[in-house]
Amino acid sequence: TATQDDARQPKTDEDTAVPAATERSLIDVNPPRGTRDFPPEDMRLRNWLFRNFREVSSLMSFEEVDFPVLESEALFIRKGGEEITQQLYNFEDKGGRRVVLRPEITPSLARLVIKQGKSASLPLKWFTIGQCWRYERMTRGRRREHYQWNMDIIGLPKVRAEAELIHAIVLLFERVGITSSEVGIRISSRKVLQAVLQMHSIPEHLFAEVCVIVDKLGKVTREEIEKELMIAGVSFEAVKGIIEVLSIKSLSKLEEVLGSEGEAVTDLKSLFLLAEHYGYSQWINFDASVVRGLAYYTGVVFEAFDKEGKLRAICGGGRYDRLFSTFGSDNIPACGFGFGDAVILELLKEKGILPDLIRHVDDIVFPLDEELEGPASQIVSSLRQIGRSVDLIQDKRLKWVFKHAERINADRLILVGKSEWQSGAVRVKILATREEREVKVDELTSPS
Ligand SMILES: OCc1cccc(Br)n1
Repeated sequence: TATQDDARQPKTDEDTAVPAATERSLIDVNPPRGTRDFPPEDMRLRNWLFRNFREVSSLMSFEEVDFPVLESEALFIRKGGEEITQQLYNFEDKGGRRVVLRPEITPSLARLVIKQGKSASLPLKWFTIGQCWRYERMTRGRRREHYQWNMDIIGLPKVRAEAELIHAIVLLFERVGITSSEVGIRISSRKVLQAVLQMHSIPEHLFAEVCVIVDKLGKVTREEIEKELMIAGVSFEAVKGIIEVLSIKSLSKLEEVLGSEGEAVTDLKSLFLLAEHYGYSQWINFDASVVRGLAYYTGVVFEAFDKEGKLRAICGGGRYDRLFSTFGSDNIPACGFGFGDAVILELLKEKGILPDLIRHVDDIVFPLDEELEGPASQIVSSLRQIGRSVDLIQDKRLKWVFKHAERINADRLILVGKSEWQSGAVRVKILATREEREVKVDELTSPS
């Protein structure tokens, strides 16, 4: 209960009414098609997710890096017909340069590693969280932008790098409350497909294109896949061989078909053994149908998915041991993953485990009188100096201020009133205990 009635009644609505409607045409207040605004509640959720991305990256001793969203189009021109390069958000800038809003992070990361040359001592463990774009015909009403957490290990040729990356994904899921009964990580290697193509004498140069086609398994009909493979120049027998091998779901069966000596089998057996040592075996399973849709993957590939199969892949990645040489650099083995900001939140929402992210402020300061605005600002400044967050309220009724204090979970409500101020004091209400008392101003900043 306030000791003083609020002497500063804000003007009535009539006094502050907006001028009579004139011929005003409202701008389109929506963001561009396929893009999102992040009002405070959504931004709190995004910051919570990104904080978890960062904390896992830090747990794994990864260094943060960043790149421009705008990149040269040349960085993303690749053969292989990937969806990602057919949906480039590309344009010509005022200098006549062909540029894009980047559709992914990895090529920028490779560019920076090459640019740094010898000054980048390998192996590098880098992460970033960045917005990525695609220009998709809005027929499907899908988003044109999302944020991706990327983790990459550059310079380690062995699958112990992939094992680390998968650990990062598992740690993230555990932090946000997802269990291995709800989400799994499918793992395979493109060396499986490579072995099958070699068995059928399919030329190497078709490898990337075949992978991109086969990645559509489960998204388009099997007949469509077979047709596209045949058009790409894969023989009928090879198509059958590919489809047959891709249906293998156990490493022992794969070993029967491919033998024990090939890199596909030895890599995967090493990876699954490491997984046991990490203690995350319950999260992963071998699935030969996993190829991922990026042309530059060359080895182990993996993707996380909800076991109810309602959503698109939560994250995905793999080894890309030839990307650097395609940029004209000495070759550097590397692997990484991308983890989008949208599907994971859809999953948490669907599971009913989105975090309850409340607002909070340490203090609210409210001058009860216009002539007390100076003293109020003096108090606000001293509180902020010692690191207390303060919401200074102006032009509001006291009733509104009390409600606001509850709404933003303030610890203290500090009312600056004339009579108290004359004796160098203010009224303080402790929201948690409802206790209200007069406090000397210099006591406000003392550790209570
Ligand atoms: O993961 C594919 C992708 C790339 C850029 C933007 C969006 Br939305 N999605």
